[in-house]
Amino acid sequence: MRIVLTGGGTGGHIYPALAVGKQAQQEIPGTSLLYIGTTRGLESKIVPAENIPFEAVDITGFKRKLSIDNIKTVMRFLKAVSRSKQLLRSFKPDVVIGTGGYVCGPVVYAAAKLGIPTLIHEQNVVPGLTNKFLSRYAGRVAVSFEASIDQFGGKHVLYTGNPCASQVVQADRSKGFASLGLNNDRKIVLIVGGSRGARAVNEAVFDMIPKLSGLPNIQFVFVTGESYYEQAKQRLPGENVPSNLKVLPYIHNMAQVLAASTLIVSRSGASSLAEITALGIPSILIPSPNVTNNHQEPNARSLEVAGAAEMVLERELNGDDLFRRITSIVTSPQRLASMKEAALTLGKPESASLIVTELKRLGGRT
Ligand SMILES: CC(=O)N[C@H]1[C@@H](OP(=O)(O)OP(=O)(O)OC[C@H]2O[C@@H](n3ccc(=O)[nH]c3=O)[C@H](O)[C@@H]2O)O[C@H](CO)[C@@H](O)[C@@H]1O
Repeated sequence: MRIVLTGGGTGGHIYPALAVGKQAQQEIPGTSLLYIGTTRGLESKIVPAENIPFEAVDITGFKRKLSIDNIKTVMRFLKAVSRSKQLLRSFKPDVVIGTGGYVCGPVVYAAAKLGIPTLIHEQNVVPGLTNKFLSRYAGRVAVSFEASIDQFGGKHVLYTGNPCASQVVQADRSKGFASLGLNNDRKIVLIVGGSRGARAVNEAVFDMIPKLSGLPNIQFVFVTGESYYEQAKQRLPGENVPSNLKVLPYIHNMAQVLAASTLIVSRSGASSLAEITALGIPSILIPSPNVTNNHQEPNARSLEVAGAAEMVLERELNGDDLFRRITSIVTSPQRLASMKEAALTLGKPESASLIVTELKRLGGRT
């Protein structure tokens, strides 16, 4: 089967596409993939590193306010549609899957106009602008939360969960420990501000660093985000880094590291939540207030209500409170166990397979 994957900007749109691609390669021998993204998005780095052929179209997002830039964006969209049609005619996919982010717009639209079967995947409780637009043209809409079904009018919508869930449950936790240079018996508290890092989360971590030596048996792994790493190194000269803290710019083997983690402090991007629930990791979630329609808060709320997570709003976040919350969870086996159980009930590890089954159906393989 020949599959075009498209989606991008942030990891939250890219990793679901890659998870579906990998699942298709496992289930359908001889599957060929082509990823279409932009050169500006994280996909231009992440996808080639996975050895998947990558082509780029030039496109930017629409501004929500009326603006002259939007006229330029329309022109760029039309150009990108014609470039997408060229790429699709030459690759001849059986099916195209879009996982959100504005690059999906021209690619999925072009595919629909060429009569190629299409599926879009929505990761968040509240759908993104591009997916809302594309739902009129796509053959199927796969959603990650049951609560989103009605937002797409119901009829060609399928509740699949987020395919990132399927990748992490196959991960080898001992490789996660080994990659961090740690023994398997360590309790890891992983702190990560989404795929690009988060300034506010980082600040709270800087504030609590002097207290970390109070939990000598806990290993803290602090992922700053690539763009904040240099600054973090300046603020944390070697002698100020406690021995139970590792500071990293980005984690490339996240599935393995997650599988090794006891507790995670995280933004509430949709893919992260799918991974956390599939593995049953207790979490402290700090929704980003800088996203469209504040969509990370409903994402986080869905875990909080189930008892799988504590939610801290960014405006209430500080180092003291964060440290107190981490300590109270990580030192209580009962609390860890009940949060784990609650998280697992929300996980959908079969997600990638459900989507591949649908792709086969759309591509006429079943
Ligand atoms: C700021 C922003 O616009 N965030 C959005 C973005 O999330 P963003 O890309 O930040 O976050 P997600 O949580 O959805 O996905 C992050 C992905 O990156 C991976 N990862 C992260 C850090 C790291 O060091 N290594 C690594 O591999 C995670 O395991 C996960 O698979 O898309 C999501 C899906 O539409 C949305 O829900 C988020 O609101």
